Amino acid sequence: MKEYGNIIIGFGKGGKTLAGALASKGEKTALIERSDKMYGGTCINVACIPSKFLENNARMSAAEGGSFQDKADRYRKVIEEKRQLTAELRQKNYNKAVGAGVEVLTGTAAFLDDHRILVTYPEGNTEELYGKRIFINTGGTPFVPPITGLKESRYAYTSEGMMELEELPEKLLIIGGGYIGLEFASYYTNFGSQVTIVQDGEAFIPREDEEVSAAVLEHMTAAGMRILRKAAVTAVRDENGKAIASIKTEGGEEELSVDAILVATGRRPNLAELHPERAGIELTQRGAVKTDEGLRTSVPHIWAMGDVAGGLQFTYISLDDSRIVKSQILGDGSRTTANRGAVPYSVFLDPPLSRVGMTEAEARKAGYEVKTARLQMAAVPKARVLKATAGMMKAVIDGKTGLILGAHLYCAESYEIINLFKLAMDAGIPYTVLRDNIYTHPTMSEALNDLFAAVN
Ligand SMILES: Cc1cc2nc3c(=O)[nH]c(=O)nc-3n(C[C@H](O)[C@H](O)[C@H](O)COP(=O)(O)OP(=O)(O)OC[C@H]3O[C@@H](n4cnc5c(N)ncnc54)[C@H](O)[C@@H]3O)c2cc1C
Ligand SMILES: NC(=O)c1ccc[n+]([C@@H]2O[C@H](COP(=O)([O-])OP(=O)(O)OC[C@H]3O[C@@H](n4cnc5c(N)ncnc54)[C@H](O)[C@@H]3O)[C@@H](O)[C@H]2O)c1
Repeated sequence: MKEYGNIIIGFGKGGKTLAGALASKGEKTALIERSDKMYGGTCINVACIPSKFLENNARMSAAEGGSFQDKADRYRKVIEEKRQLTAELRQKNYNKAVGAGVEVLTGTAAFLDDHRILVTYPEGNTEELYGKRIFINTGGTPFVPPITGLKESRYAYTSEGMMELEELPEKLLIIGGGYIGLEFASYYTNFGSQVTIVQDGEAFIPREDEEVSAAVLEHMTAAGMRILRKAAVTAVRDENGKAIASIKTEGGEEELSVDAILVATGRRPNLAELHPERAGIELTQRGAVKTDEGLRTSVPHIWAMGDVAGGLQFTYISLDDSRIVKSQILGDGSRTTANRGAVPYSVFLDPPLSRVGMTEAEARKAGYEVKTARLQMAAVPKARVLKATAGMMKAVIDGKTGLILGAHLYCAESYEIINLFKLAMDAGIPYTVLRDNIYTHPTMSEALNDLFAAVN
């Protein structure tokens, strides 16, 4: 049986980063990945990078305009270019791991016990490995709700399949109004599809600041997306090259004929083939691997990182998880999930929505003496230059200390500016410093001069 100091299961962001760090220190390290199409993990192959490539190209296509056929031709080319991009990144990731001294094994891993892993290779042969330490980084997998006919429909896709679709759908139905649902609604509207979103809850993006959610809803609706809330797809059937979805809303029932359905109803921890129970690893009630603040599982020599650990599902969280684990194995153990600071995020709509920290309502509920500041983007010179005057910025401030409690940016380039807010919040920099800071001109970040001048 081959023995390793470290076995990492899954080639995700956390896994590959940790594997490289351990191997470059001379530790014998194996990285097991079930598919050669997934070297580098979900993000670069089937998620963030290809979807943001679509996002950027969709906006360019919208600006170019033309007939539906022109748009469909451009879309087909974008899908082809996306494939080239992911193939290049995949190869680069593989080379980087191997170059660092990691042994990459392409097969599916399953626990036999708390130290032994069985790898099943694509040809069907198996191999048993012994790992002194084991790290789980198997990511997430889409949850598909049990809607009659949905799984059987030829026209229903999850995000991965959708990004392989070469024909631009004239009509697209999206089930789920979360990150994936809204992002894809925005991309496909820009590509030229007619998009309908069916969301189960009544409130639109309910975790966001109410004022900002309202601005997003208004803008997406004005851009042509039909957003049905408190609604359900009750059945799907294929008919004459289309999918017919039965939709129930408060107003009644309707049948919608579409060319494609995107199922975007959440992603769950991926433990399907791993058998963590054989190692005595405990799971949470939601089916994620249970960990402590150092990401150690209930078995002390086994850790979990990324989506499988049940935290926020972002690539940079998986990366930060690897820093936390690395800090225990190669460092002083001081970094934990409790001290990684504020976690910002961006939803890549058009314009993008970015957030860090508390909403105004959350801050009030937490007992702060809240001050707020707002700025409409039409007032920002760079927004005029970009012809992107839609949207707003909102900041939530602790009136007693002047510290920033939250920021909610629905505007062009918000995915860049939000990182400034995270830094200021973690460093305890009061809003007045950002208000009086010198920014280059003309930029979107210089809008912070005016945003914070409006604090009341
Ligand atoms: C469409 C979409 C868009 C997204 N956009 C963004 C974005 O813009 N920004 C952002 O930060 N996040 C985004 N995310 C979320 C982000 O992709 C995930 O949070 C991130 O990729 C999770 O990485 P991970 O390290 O947990 O594991 P993953 O990257 O998911 O890697 C897990 C790997 O484990 C392998 N594996 C699973 N089981 C086994 C097994 N038993 N044996 C061997 N190998 C196994 C899998 O094949 C996979 O390669 C997006 C997600 C989706 C679906
Ligand atoms: N920009 C980014 O960082 C980015 C982009 C895409 C995805 N992601 C990550 O991927 C994860 C998964 O995204 P997601 O959009 O699938 O999940 P999500 O949890 O964000 O949203 C799922 C939505 O579907 C709704 N829903 C569930 N079942 C339904 C049903 N039967 N009918 C109608 N609506 C239903 C839920 O109420 C929810 O609003 C996210 O948690 C996010 O962290 C991140």
